[in-house]
Amino acid sequence: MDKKTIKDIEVTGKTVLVRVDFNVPRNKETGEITNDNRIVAALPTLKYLLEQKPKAIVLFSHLGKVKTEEDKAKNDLSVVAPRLSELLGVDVKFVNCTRGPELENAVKEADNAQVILVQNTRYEKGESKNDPELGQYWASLGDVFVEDAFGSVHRAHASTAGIPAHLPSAAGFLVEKEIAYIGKAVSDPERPMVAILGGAKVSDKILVIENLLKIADKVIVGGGMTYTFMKAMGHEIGNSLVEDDRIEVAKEIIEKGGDKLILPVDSVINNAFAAEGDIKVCGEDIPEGYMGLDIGPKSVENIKAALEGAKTVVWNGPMGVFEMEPFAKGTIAVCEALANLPDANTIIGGGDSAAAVMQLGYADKVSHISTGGGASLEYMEGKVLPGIAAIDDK
Ligand SMILES: Nc1ncnc2c1ncn2[C@@H]1O[C@H](COP(=O)(O)OP(=O)(O)O)[C@@H](O)[C@H]1O
Ligand SMILES: O=C(OP(=O)(O)O)[C@H](O)COP(=O)(O)O
Repeated sequence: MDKKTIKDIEVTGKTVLVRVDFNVPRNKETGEITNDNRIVAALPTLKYLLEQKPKAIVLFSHLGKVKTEEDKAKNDLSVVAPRLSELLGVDVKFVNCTRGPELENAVKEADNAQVILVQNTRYEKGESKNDPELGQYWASLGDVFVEDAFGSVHRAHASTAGIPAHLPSAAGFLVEKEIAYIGKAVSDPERPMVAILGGAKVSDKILVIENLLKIADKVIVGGGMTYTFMKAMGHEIGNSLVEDDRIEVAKEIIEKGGDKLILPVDSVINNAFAAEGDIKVCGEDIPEGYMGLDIGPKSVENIKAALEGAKTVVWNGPMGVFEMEPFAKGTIAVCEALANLPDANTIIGGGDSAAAVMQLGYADKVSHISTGGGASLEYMEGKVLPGIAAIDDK
């Protein structure tokens, strides 16, 4: 990497600001962390920093999408502090605000490598807009900046790109590792190469498909992404997840993709977003009052056939709402199909996709589990990632 890494900077006695990605999957009802992979993935950097004896380590992360007061309550980052403390083996001081005297005093008074976790960066409206004042304010709290939030480096936000504009900055071990692995895997991939896209972040990730069609030999679509395509083709989609302002993009992708693009032909549907109800399989048209929550059995067969003989597979986004058992079959089928490709380089990316593969017991059957979904896809597309671009050159 042509960027400075954590070993290139002096941190002893300093206040080190670290952007981590602790946007962890949680139980929708209880809020409990269901997969701590992203916290575990940050440990090498944090342990290294502790050994260097800085004055303080101040951690910044977002959690979920925050637009309303209700979103704030649902995405309180304090849930991460005890788990981080347990994994890191040191006290973690959680600061329940994102600016002001409480935060400033906590940083000022910190000593002896005290670890401080700041409340969800998205509590600040300026975070996602990369408000220059906010980046400058957060930067004023520290001496150096370490970028280790690989899952968020595709975001030009105040905590990922704003802070490093004002401080000496370096990549952490996670960012370094992810960039090295993914870069190598896609620079000259063994073919056939298949990309699988699913999940719920339709508006973002649908934009990636056009470029993936240029890189991959086949692109498989599933999960919540399905229904924007179905609607674009004129099918009924009931109450399924849809991004109406991406219908035109979907139409273009269908036209350009031709035989390379593999779309579901059936779905597992329910009359509620729940594990119980009137669950059944239907074809391309979904009846009113129902929503598609998993790909159906015919789609699974098509996907298995498309994956046969693949040498490189990149997968982001579960095929259905795998967190609910009746809608996990599509995701399990893809896990199994990848497990049956022992010679292929199989790369899984994204917080929920990683959780799915781990929860379903396939973690040791794939080549690489990346902490970033959107980030790894954009890196594969060859895009400049703002969180990486902001790090000082070597
Ligand atoms: N058909 C669907 N309708 C609604 N949500 C879906 C559907 N299929 C998958 N999902 C949801 O997508 C979420 C993951 O989406 P996303 O954040 O894009 O993936 P990742 O975190 O792996 O990048 C999962 O929580 C899953 O329940
Ligand atoms: O979960 C994340 O991305 P991912 O779902 O693409 O892996 C990152 O934490 C970025 O979150 P965001 O997509 O809300 O900016």
